[in-house]
Amino acid sequence: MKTVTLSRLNAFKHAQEPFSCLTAYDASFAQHADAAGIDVLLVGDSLGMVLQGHASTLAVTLDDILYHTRCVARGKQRSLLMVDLPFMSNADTGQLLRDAGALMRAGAELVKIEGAGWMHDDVRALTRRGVPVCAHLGLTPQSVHQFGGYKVQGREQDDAQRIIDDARLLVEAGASVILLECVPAALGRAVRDAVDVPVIGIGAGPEVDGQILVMHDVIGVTHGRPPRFAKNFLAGRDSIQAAFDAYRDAVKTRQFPAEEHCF
Ligand SMILES: Nc1nc(=O)c2c([nH]1)NC[C@@H]1CN(c3ccc(C(=O)N[C@@H](CCC(=O)O)C(=O)O)cc3)CN21
Ligand SMILES: CC(C)C(=O)C(=O)O
Ligand SMILES: [Mg+2]
Repeated sequence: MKTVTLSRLNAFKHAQEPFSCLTAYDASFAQHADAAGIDVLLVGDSLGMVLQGHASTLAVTLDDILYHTRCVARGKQRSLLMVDLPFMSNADTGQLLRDAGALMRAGAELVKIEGAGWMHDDVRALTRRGVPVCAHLGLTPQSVHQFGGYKVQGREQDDAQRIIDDARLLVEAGASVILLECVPAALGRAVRDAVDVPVIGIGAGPEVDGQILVMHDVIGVTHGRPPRFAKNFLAGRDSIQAAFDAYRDAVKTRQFPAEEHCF
């Protein structure tokens, strides 16, 4: 199977063919997700919650992310490897560039950064130096204490408009992908239509270009209550491979997300 590149994700957007993404934290699961035809693997800072047992992603360090990136990079073959910049990597531009450099050397092909329109200079600094960027908007879990919990974002008209404007601004600054988390489905569609780069959604409704979920939610081993937008694809199936295959198929055929997974 062909290697997944950014231009392939763009082609999916323009062909209106949804693509699938999944978090991965080690070589074995990465290999299974890759074999299932998952297009993008994310070494997410969600590892602080699903692997380490924290209540948020804030405790995750650059070294934690580097370790898991190296593990996943060894397991995957064709999927595009996206990696989260951890909390406070963007304390200043020097730190951001050094952290992103370390992630790229560990095997990242695209780095994801949480924030909003204010980070356009950071996005520009990275992209000018050859680091492709995914800008994560909407519910950005590194800001959980500012939000006061993991809450749906962009419900009010002005908040929704700000998210659309931020997406446009960050694409102008060089972002190659937008990731939109936990927003009303109508806002997912509006962002998809507002920018000419792929928009990946998680809890952002069916009308975005790609879908992503946390692997532990997909196989039903999350400790605590999984988010409303998640689905256990291992239920009624007999292997991890079958669950990953079913997730990919459900995204490709637009059976996932269904009404009950949307806001
Ligand atoms: N297992 C897991 N799945 C995830 O999707 C995930 C993580 N962990 N850790 C990092 C972030 C945190 N995320 C979360 C966590 C909880 C909700 C949640 O419970 N949201 C409420 C919405 C409440 C409202 O209506 O405002 C929900 O009911 O889904 C959402 C995103 C997404 N990410
Ligand atoms: C929830 C996804 C998008 C993420 O950022 C993560 O897994 O860390
Ligand atoms: Mg993350």
